[in-house]
Amino acid sequence: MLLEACHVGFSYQKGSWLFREVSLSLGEGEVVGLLGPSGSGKTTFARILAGYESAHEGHIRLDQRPVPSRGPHPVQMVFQHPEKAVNGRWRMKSVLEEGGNPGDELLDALGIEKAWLTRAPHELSGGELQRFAVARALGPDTKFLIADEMTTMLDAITQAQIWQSVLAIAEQRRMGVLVISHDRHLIRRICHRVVDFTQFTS
Ligand SMILES: Nc1ncnc2c1ncn2[C@@H]1O[C@H](COP(=O)(O)OP(=O)(O)OP(=O)(O)O)[C@@H](O)[C@H]1O
Repeated sequence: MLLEACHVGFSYQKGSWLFREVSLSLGEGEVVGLLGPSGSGKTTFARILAGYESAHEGHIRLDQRPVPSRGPHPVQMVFQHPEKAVNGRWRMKSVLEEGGNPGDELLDALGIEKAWLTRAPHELSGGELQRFAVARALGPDTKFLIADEMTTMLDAITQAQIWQSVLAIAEQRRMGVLVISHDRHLIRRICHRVVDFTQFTS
């Protein structure tokens, strides 16, 4: 499966493009880094790939066809702040079920302990909560994962553990991963290739 952005442009303000002519592809099992200064539009572009926003010019293609608008989206995102991405009143079991029903194997692979399932989000550490956000994003229909500063807020050990799990799962499922990060060391270590977003901004 191939995810492609073809000549994508977007603006929040009429007459002022945030970025234009973004063309990039993400193949099966590929890990691609996206680097660029703060405010250049990386998150906005990721939201377009994941179907939260529409491109103002150009388009997104999945195997050369429009991305299906019904059913679970094949491109899922994990954000920097998991606490903003989960309903604070739900127990973690319900949070997980939003993304389908992840099997025990996935929970084990991400180091999610059974005892955490009955807790509320505020009863978990940032790293524990981020593991749930990852598990939720890795439903059975997910073909591509966008990690938008996924481990920026976490300590080095937790960061390494989460990436090790995610990369192993991605490899096993032949999933493509787009890694958005300001951490050049992380990008250099885990990505097969790197795209510099500044080439698409003016
Ligand atoms: N909903 C919105 N309405 C108006 N402007 C927005 C909106 N969301 C983001 N922006 C602006 O668009 C620009 C790009 O934001 P975006 O979050 O996509 O950049 P980024 O490259 O991901 O930044 P960072 O590396 O800091 O996360 C910023 O100047 C931001 O203030």
